[in-house]
Amino acid sequence: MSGAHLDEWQRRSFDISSGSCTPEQTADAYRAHILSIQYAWASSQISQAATASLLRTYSEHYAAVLDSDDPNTGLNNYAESALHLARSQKNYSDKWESSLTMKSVLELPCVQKMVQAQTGGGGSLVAPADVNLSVGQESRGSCVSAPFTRVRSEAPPLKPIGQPQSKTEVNNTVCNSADTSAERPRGSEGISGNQQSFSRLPARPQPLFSHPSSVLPQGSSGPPGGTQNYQSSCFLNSNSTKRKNFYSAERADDDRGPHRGQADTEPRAASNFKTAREQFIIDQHKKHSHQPQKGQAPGMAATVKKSLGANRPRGAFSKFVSPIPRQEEEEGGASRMSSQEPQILDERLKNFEPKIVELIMSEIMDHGPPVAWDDIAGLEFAKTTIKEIVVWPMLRPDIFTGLRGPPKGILLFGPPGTGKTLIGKCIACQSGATFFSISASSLTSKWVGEGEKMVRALFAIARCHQPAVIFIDEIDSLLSQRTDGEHDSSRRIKTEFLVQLDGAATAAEDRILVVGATNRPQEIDEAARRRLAKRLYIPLPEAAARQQIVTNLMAREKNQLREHELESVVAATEGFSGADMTQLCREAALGPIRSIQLSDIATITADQVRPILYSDFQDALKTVRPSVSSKDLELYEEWNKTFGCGR
Ligand SMILES: Nc1ncnc2c1ncn2[C@@H]1O[C@H](COP(=O)(O)OP(=O)(O)OP(=O)(O)O)[C@@H](O)[C@H]1O
Ligand SMILES: [Mg+2]
Repeated sequence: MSGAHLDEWQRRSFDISSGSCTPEQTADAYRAHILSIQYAWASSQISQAATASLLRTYSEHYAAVLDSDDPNTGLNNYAESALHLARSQKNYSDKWESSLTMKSVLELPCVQKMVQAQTGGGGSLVAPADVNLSVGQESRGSCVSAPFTRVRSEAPPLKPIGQPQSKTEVNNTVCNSADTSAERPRGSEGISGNQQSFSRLPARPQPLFSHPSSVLPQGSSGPPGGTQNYQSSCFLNSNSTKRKNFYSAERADDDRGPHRGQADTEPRAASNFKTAREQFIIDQHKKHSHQPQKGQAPGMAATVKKSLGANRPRGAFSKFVSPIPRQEEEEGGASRMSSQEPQILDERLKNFEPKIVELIMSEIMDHGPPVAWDDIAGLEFAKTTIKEIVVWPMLRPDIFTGLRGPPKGILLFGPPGTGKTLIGKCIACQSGATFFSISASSLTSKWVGEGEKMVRALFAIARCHQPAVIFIDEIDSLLSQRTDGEHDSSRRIKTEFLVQLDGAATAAEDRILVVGATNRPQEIDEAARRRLAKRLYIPLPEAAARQQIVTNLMAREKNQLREHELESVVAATEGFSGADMTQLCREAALGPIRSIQLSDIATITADQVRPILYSDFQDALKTVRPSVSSKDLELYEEWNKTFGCGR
């Protein structure tokens, strides 16, 4: 062994152990060590046992540098790098340029010497059995030689393991394996190449050892302790582009069955035992070579897992992902939000919050089932008046002007269940106007604090959609007498409403009609009462109306109710509201069902259900009672006499 070689070896060892090296330099140095050992062994300069021992030691050192979480001593401490790599972006590792370039290696004097010796048919330049000799004068990558470059372009077909080969061929092939590997994975396929090469060496004892990170066949005569990592350094992939090409080639090579099969099966033949880590690497390699991830070079995932710790649990050095969206995300989100916000086209609505406008448009504008005037039984006076006030002025606004101009507010009052809301729905369908239906209680409760804004917006939108009808059910809760203990928000809503009503009343050109309905007219504020100029009493249905309700409802059902039986029902329902009559009919309709035997209820067809009979009404009358008391009725009639506009 020459003194120069020994010096170089010692210098490197000192550099590594001195702590003055960067992780990249340390890794580089370890790789150089490994390559030197590999080359020395391939050149029969050191014994197999020595090779195995040295390779194991340096492979472990090298893996430790790669895997270290310490940013001062390892390369694998940035979760961010792994993430970047996964996104196919340049990362810390990519920026790192290895000094093992083809040019620098070929220029090394010792390499030059070896090239000359090789081409000149000379023997080895170094004495055998001394591992340090392989290091010689070169600084890195001693496995590379000139023949490598020649062979590269004319790579001979790989021969089966064990086939004899000349010494020259061996030397070429050693590097050829590196060359091949430059287009092959540094995993099993690269190993396959190496294995192929080393298999041509003179017979060597086996097995050597199995390095944890190695998938090299243990029983083969390939380089002992070959690792994925150090092999890659032998491939002269000195920049990221080359490395990527290499990774890409790995996948392509995966499909070359014979080589892969060889690499996979041989170690098992030699030894079935594998460490968990070893097995994991093999599994990962197989998995990812078949499932390349999007935006990632095929076969790369396994390597990434190994060398960059992409799959490691988050530690102190892992990148923190803030739960708070970043600015650009926020901006993106905001733009998405704004794109979802309703577009307000009308200039008059620009001062209103888009959300409120949207709410009114979607929730308050009525989209219920159509109701015809004939669906409302009785109430002829109210219907005629409403047609006069609502329908005709809408149809002929030119005639209904000046004193003939319609009132801006109507109040429908009367006992519960007499059809006030039904009339509101009928107006919505029949007037041809834009219909806004709102429950006063929802104004005061649902939009607490926003109520007056809602009222203002409501009238503004109605002005934009003229002719318009604003129907306010349960208007008493909105316009009840103002009291001292009243909540501020409801007082503000009420005031706003009166202001808007006034505006609607005074602006002659506006065709906005406010229809209020209440069953508690006594509670309505006098100011509001004045503004709802047309106050129509909606009384309990008279006999004719009750008969019409029963007839209308029975027309849709199978029944055998005769004329006189119907009259008897009508006579028996004095004081019933329209809602009570509807409830009576529903109850009677259940009579035929109740007469069915329980055992038949599952199998009986609709046709077999008997028709509704008078007896069913008689039974129903026993349970359905009028909901409006005569005392309450007196109050309504009294109020109607005082404030109503009826006859
Ligand atoms: N005149 C009517 N003609 C036909 N059906 C009626 C009539 N009056 C009431 N009804 C029936 O009663 C149901 C309830 O009517 P509606 O909701 O209009 O009562 P209301 O006067 O608004 O009661 P409330 O004062 O309690 O709100 C209606 O769905 C309808 O089935
Ligand atoms: Mg109602």
